[in-house]
Amino acid sequence: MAFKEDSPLASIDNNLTMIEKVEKITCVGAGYVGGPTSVMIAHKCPHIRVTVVDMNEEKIQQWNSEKLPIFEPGLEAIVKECRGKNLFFSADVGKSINEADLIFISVNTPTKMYGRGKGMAPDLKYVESVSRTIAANSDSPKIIVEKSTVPVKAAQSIKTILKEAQAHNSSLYFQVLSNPEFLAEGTAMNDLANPDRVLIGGEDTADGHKAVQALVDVYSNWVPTERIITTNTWSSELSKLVANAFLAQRISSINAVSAICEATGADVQEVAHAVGCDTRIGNKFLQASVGFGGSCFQKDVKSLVYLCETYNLQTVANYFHGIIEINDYQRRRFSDTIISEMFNTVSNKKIAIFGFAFKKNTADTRESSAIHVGGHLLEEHAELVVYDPKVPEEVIRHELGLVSSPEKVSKLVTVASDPYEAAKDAHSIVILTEWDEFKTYDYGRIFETMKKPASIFDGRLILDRKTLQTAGFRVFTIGTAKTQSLNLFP
Ligand SMILES: NC(=O)C1=CN([C@@H]2O[C@H](COP(=O)(O)OP(=O)(O)OC[C@H]3O[C@@H](n4cnc5c(N)ncnc54)[C@H](O)[C@@H]3O)[C@@H](O)[C@H]2O)C=CC1
Ligand SMILES: O=C(O)[C@H]1O[C@H](OP(=O)(O)OP(=O)(O)OC[C@H]2O[C@@H](n3ccc(=O)[nH]c3=O)[C@H](O)[C@@H]2O)[C@H](O)[C@@H](O)[C@@H]1O
Repeated sequence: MAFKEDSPLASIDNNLTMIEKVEKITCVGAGYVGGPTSVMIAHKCPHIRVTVVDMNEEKIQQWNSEKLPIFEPGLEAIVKECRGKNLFFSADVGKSINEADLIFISVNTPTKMYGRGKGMAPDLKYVESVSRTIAANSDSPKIIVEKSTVPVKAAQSIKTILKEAQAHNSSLYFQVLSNPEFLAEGTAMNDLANPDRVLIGGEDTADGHKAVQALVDVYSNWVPTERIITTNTWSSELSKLVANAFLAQRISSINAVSAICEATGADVQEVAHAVGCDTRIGNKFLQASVGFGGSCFQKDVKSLVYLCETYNLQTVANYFHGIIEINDYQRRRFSDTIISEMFNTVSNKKIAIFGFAFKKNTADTRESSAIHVGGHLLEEHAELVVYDPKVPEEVIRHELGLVSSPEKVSKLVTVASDPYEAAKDAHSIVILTEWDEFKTYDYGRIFETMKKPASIFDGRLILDRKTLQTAGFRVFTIGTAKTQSLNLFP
């Protein structure tokens, strides 16, 4: 185990023995991370009793029902296998906290929308609230694991709150670890079963090492030890923000290149392939798109920018902020292309939106580019007919209502349950999520039912341009020259 000399957290003197073997785990937060992570631990560690708790009782009821609150390929089968044996979902947060040897804090850390750091800093009120709930409900020593994505030094705040409880109750003893999660939605179960790495940060003291080892032992049930990295707490916290910034940066880089391709006649997929073949660069995360979405890339890059600003590293902050600027630019650029290629007006024109989730194989719409592009088109009074195989109608209406207005949404937005129905009488189709089923449709049949000239705007580069052109479509894709431009007001 490689620890740096400096201990990042002041050790708490206590004669109690540190937990060395974990038998009961409680995960606070039954969301996209807490749910699947706990399910995987229960599946791989039948000797550990795992309880997932949440203050949202309805969510807990769903976890205990036939219809789980999140869609994730492979999740349902494992839940059915483990639930009621060594996997439990409960709304009794306090009781489950007290029973546990190890507690994951896996609550949301959204961008703060008020006060200091508004629009940039992560809101840590949920993490703090869990820390206080742990302090108020514990009677025995515990390892507390920060699973939520947090800024560097968040563990210090958790520790300070717990230390206060410890000072008033001699049966308490806490060690705080950082164990960020790297799973991606849509592939969560596979990512959890075969992670590139598991990262655990802890304090450089004898008890800190013991706590780290106890968590290493949990993961070692299925993760090869060479893939379990241990660091100091601050390196672990920072690595999570940096990993997301690097991933988002690659997407913004290729999206910036897509703008050059459209201007010059180069093809972004050919460029991505040629560049990605260099093993130093690698070919993953070079798929040009209408911009990245999801609950984390934007929030975590902003969190990193805010952290840099807090430490007066303004040039570094500006560098990372460019990732967000390019993402916003890409979404707006795509909407502008739709409007200009539809003869500079989309007012009262029916546009079929294929895909509303932020990526395929998930029903999650948080920060989905579809919300932003949809919002831009509603500003121009377009009539949207949205089809997504997984996202419920009320979610689509709610999200679009936030970027335009509920009145506009009820007047201009229809949600279709069938893609052929969605495209009927539309002037254009806009692809915003890369669902595999979009590649399988009979576009010849779809074309026949649309208003002419009929256009397709492929924001995900998933459709075959030649097939569509043969069917009669005008085709516009990200990162290829606009050969059919009819822009009247350039
Ligand atoms: N969604 C993702 O794919 C990934 C998310 N993360 C990070 O994991 C953390 C959690 O993210 P998600 O699971 O997506 O969030 P989520 O919003 O899906 O779930 C968080 C849950 O925490 C519950 N909660 C909040 N405060 C609570 C409290 N005081 N007591 C009990 N329950 C409470 C909420 O009711 C909610 O169900 C975030 O920090 C996120 O950045 C990290 C890797 C991947
Ligand atoms: O911290 C998190 O929340 C997670 O964020 C991302 O996972 P996720 O957002 O679920 O999904 P990604 O596959 O990373 O996709 C994010 C967005 O980027 C887009 N994307 C991805 C890859 C690409 O080449 N191009 C591209 O536009 C996707 O369509 C999607 O909108 C990271 O991949 C995870 O490692 C991380 O744990």
